[in-house]
Amino acid sequence: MTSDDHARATTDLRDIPEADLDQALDLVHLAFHLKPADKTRAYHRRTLRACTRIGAYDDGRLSGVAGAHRVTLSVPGGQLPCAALDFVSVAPTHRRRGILTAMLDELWRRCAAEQRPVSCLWASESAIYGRFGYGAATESYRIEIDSSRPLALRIAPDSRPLRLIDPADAPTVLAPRYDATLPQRAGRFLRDAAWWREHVLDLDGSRGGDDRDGFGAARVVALGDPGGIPAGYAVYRTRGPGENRPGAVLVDELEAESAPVAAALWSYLASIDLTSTVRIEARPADDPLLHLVADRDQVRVTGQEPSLWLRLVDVRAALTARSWAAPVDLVLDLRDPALPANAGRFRLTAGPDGATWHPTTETPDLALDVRELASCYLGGTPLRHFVHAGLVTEHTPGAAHHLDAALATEWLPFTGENY
Ligand SMILES: CC(=O)SCCNC(=O)CCNC(=O)[C@H](O)C(C)(C)COP(=O)(O)OP(=O)(O)OC[C@H]1O[C@@H](n2cnc3c(N)ncnc32)[C@H](O)[C@@H]1OP(=O)(O)O
Repeated sequence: MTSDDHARATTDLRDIPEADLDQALDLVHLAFHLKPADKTRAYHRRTLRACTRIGAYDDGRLSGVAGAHRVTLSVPGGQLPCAALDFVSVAPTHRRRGILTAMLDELWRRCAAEQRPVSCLWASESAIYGRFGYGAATESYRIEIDSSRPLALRIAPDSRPLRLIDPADAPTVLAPRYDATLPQRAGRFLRDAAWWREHVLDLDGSRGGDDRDGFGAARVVALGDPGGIPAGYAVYRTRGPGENRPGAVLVDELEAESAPVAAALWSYLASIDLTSTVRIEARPADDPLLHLVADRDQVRVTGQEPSLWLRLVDVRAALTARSWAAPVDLVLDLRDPALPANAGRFRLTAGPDGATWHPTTETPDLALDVRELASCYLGGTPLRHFVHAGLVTEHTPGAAHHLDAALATEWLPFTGENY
């Protein structure tokens, strides 16, 4: 028996009971090289406790942990129950023996039982999850504004007054504006008050938000009539000038109902005294900011990377749940080695009235992997980019173009925050 065979024989997959939560966290912190402060550990414990928790046990000790938040994800034209994978950790003594593979198989079984057609994650390394059928489905830009001078704009900003909001009140005040973005932007999570407090505002600083690289606690600014739904808002943190570093503003989130409102908020952020740069870690690639500034040199895209990875666990349920921008009628030959129930030849007939996905023996127009379908599902990457990259085969010329027109969305999908 090899050591790998031994590992497989002694690995036992089951729910992690509450009694093992601390052992599970120890393994997570070991795998991620973390030494969290007490309040951050308590936060991790709270969030892992609320997850579906799958443990790989070897002789009664945890050698693998996977958690999945039960979330709802915005998709074009709707929302879907989704298993948001997190805390994935395998002991360094047990790596590369199939423990992650086994935990994912188990997770997808749970997805089927709980009628969650999709699963998502933020990857610690981009090389890990493609083989499991996860495709990068949203992208984000890192942006920096040179605010050593006033932000020059090509449009007139909304002139209504801005007001600072007590972060404790922010979940109630801001939620309607955020919720209004969900039908426009796929790839976003539905939030309850706890999500706002912990993931967005980090009110008690347990995620390190009040000490991130010297930045302070979250500040919230809103525009619009007090008492109504704000026309826009920004959640941001500031850092005064220090030795060898300029004062800076770090923007966590900015939502606006129109370009003039966005212009007013960006101008405000770029005008805060004792700061000369505005950093934004994640913005959509189609952010109007990039166009409404008069001097594009003042606003630089400093990074671009995949954010949310998506897995279509039940392809039929996922495809028939989203809306379609144009009619399409194609036969797809779909590969899905990890979940063979999805694989085969299917006719996709979709349009403004919905979609059907039926098995067929007809000649395929396109042959693709479920990973690429996931990358296109939210309307992010066009399928023809994968044709150009040699990853999708177009048997019928123009088929990818037709599917892209049907999958297209007005706004690109975007996932601003991790969970
Ligand atoms: C959603 C999240 O939580 S992301 C966080 C992921 N976790 C981490 O990064 C923490 C540190 N790393 C780990 O704990 C582990 O190495 C894991 C979880 C990444 C992988 O767990 P393992 O049990 O070793 O994976 P498993 O043995 O099932 O690997 C399956 C396949 O994926 C490949 N693989 C696994 N990890 C990686 C990686 N980091 N990079 C590239 N390939 C990888 C394996 O080589 C294997 O390929 P093969 O089938 O061709 O042989």
